[in-house]
Amino acid sequence: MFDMGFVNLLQNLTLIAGGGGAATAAIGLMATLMFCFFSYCILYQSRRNERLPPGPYPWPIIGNLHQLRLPIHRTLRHLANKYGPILFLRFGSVPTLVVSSSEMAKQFLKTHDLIFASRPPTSVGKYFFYNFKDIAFAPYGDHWRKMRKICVLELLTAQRIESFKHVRQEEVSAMIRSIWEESESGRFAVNVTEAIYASLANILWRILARKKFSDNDLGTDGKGFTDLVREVSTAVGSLNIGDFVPYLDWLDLQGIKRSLKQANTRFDAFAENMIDEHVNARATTNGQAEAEAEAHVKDFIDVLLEMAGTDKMEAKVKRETIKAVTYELFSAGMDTSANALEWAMSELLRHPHAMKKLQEEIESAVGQHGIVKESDLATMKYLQCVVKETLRLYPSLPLALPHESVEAVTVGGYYIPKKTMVIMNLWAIGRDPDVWGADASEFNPERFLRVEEHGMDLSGGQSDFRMLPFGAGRRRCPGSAMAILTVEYALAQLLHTFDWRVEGDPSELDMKEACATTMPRQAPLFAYPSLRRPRRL
Ligand code: HEM
Repeated sequence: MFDMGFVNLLQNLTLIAGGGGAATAAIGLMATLMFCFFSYCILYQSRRNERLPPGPYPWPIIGNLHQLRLPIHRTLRHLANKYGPILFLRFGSVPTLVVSSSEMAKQFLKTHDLIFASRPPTSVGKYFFYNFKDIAFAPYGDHWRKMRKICVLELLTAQRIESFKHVRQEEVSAMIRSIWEESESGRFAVNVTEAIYASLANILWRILARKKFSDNDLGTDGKGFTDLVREVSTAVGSLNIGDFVPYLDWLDLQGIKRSLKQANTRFDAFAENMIDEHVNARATTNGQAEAEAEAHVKDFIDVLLEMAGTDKMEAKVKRETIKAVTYELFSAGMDTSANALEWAMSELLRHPHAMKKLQEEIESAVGQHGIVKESDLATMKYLQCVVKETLRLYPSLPLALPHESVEAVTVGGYYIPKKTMVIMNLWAIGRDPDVWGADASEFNPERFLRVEEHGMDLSGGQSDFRMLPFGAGRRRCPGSAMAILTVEYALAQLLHTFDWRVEGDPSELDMKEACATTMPRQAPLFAYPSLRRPRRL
């Protein structure tokens, strides 16, 4: 976690120098730091005449890293309030731009989308995603284009999402039953966060690999998939100093590279088995007819294997790509949607009138004893408002994923150098009072009942930039349709089956966010369920 200010960084350096290698290490470090300092002075001098966007003065070597405090999206908004919606910082030696208004986001993600469609080279891409074999952290280029195309045209199509309807139904029903059992028929508060994560993990694994996995499948160290996703997400959100101060990379000061490599080793063994099982199953499938009969239930790994079979890539690369993309779709699909659900539940618990209004809407759509079907969701306008309002206030990736400029460009009258890292503060954009009014930070789903807001396209299809929970432009989230469907459906079932309450005053519910790449609740959500109608679960 990057809570380390400059003081902590210095402490780390002293510790390393004082250990085994003592004097030699200390001299080496001093030489490195001096070298960095002079390089920085030369670089800064040469840039001072160009009109860079405003920002606080950077320190030598570390730039503005010492100013970052957790949660980073809040610190960056604070700085943006002082310097403006396009704010220039230096993360070590990396020029960094923070975009905090919808107007400016449009400039970067629409007007100049192509220039900012790349990603900076981060340690997570290198050490966890097999040297950038994934989609999200891959730089703009042939690999990204090819994998993104497969993702959009083969994996996340409306037809394929629809073909997994039964999976969502079965797993959400199983979650409802487990909540009721765990609460011992409503006598105890249940860990809603845990139930949501477990259910989404099951949904995602069944879509990706046709079966569910237990945490033991990942190893015997007691750490499961949720721990793995949290570990990687935290490592990414921690900002590895070595990514920004290359001279210090070898020291791995925060232990991030080590933890990413360990996480990769754990996932790799599991993924190898999973792919072997698929390869063997495909080999034993006799004849075209059987394969065709099964075509409608192909899981994502089948599709990726099929694509790899028609591809000229070298065998090893193919396998690494399948592993990287599988993990990415699992974590992107599970973590983000789970965050949205736990925040929606938290806000509804704090706003009982909104919960009741939503329950009434669901009931009038499906009847008192009916079960929510995905086809009912289109008629539930208030449900859609609640999900939009949740994503506005709690975008699952508050800072999106970093973009990088592939060439120098002038935006809004400011010079943006080539290889500038661009951070979109989606959290600040969704809470901008100039766009959303004085109550921008309040949970008020009714604001989306107005025709203009209700029709808002959240998918980042470039028509509306007032809130961007899925980003926009070439790098926008390809999973938005699946995410919205899953979140709306699970939320409707949770509220149609149960009334919910928390211990004590609901307005006092702890709403602090944890700090990773995604934005989960800091403390898990506990609540008491009670059955709304006597029914068989
Ligand atoms: C509520 C749920 C979700 C939210 C809020 C969300 C949000 C985002 C955001 C903000 C980005 C980065 C956009 C940018 O860099 O400008 C992103 C990228 C991505 N998301 Fe999602 N996402 C969600 C669910 C999903 C799901 C269900 C999947 C697939 C199973 C998915 C797959 C991806 C991928 C592959 C990328 C990388 C795109 C690229 O770099 O080309 N996401 N998402």
